[in-house]
Amino acid sequence: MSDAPVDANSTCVGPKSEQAGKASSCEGCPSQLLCASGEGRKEDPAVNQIKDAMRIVKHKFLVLSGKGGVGKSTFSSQLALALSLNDKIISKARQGQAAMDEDEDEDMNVTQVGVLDIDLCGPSIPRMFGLESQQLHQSNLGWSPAYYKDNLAVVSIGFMLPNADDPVIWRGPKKNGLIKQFLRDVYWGDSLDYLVIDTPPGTSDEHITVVQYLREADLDGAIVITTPQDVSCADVRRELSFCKKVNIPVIGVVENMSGFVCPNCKNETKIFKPSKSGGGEKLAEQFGVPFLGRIPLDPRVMNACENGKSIIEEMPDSPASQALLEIVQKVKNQTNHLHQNKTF
Ligand SMILES: Nc1ncnc2c1ncn2[C@@H]1O[C@H](COP(=O)(O)OP(=O)(O)OP(=O)(O)O)[C@@H](O)[C@H]1O
Repeated sequence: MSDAPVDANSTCVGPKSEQAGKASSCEGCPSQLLCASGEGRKEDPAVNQIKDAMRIVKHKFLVLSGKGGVGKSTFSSQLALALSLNDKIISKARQGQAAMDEDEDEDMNVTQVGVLDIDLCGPSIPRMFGLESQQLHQSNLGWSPAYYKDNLAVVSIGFMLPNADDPVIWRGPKKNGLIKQFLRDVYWGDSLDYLVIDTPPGTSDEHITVVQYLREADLDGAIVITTPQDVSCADVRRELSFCKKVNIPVIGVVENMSGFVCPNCKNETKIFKPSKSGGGEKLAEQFGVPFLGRIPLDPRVMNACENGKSIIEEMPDSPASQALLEIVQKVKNQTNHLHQNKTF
């Protein structure tokens, strides 16, 4: 796939179209061969089953990154934790204050959040929530997720492995089969406000499968994570091109590990060589998509994640938490906006 930004009009004609796989906009699309073969026109019953299963989910979005190790799973878990906090905790955190116990207990504006980890070969989500020992259970309603707390449910292949370190060495069809089951057969409860889907780095089988199934099921779009270095930004260009090719809206770009904030003196040091391309913000501008913000590198972020904690609750006054609060608000605004202006 070319690195150059694609024409905004160069969008997917849809797998059911007679032009599928043949239109000029199909050139370079990862699904081109599949669409051209006519497979996409064959009715896959799972598409409608997933559409039905996803009716209870108000907002669903993918978290993408071009490279591994840029903080995609960290962001997915911290975003989900932040979305699950009540308004009182959020408003205190905005003032840099931690909430009191009674704030946490208060049963107000409970937002139901789900996290689906489709990074099948490198599932780190169970660890990010401190849920490594959990398992998925079957019930007559479907697969029951593991619960971080009442309003935050998590599903990952990590809960199905006998040992956390067991490798998953699967070819495409097997991965696709499990993703289909996750999307169709998990019982998330009566309703979910947000489903955050953590993906592997790059654009591979997992991405194509999830997009094919969720495109019909009101997928809000994708959040793309990068670090400031040129090498990460180049890969993110491919992610943004992928979104355009498969016709999914980009909710925005997040730049992670943008400078190091010293926990003692609070001074910020740009530890990565400034990007020639201008980093995430320039990239977002180039593609005409929103830039959601920058999260600095902070060792306390890593500690909080390794202990399955929300940075907003643990260290509300930190620049990383304040940046995340801003980003969460923009994600809420963007997803509401995209829903109101749905074009597909
Ligand atoms: N802003 C940050 N400050 C400090 N540490 C961070 C920050 N963001 C991520 N990290 C740390 O960087 C490491 C990699 O993060 P993470 O596992 O989220 O990356 P990833 O992009 O999901 O990687 P992969 O796709 O390979 O699974 C983790 O140890 C995480 O705690």
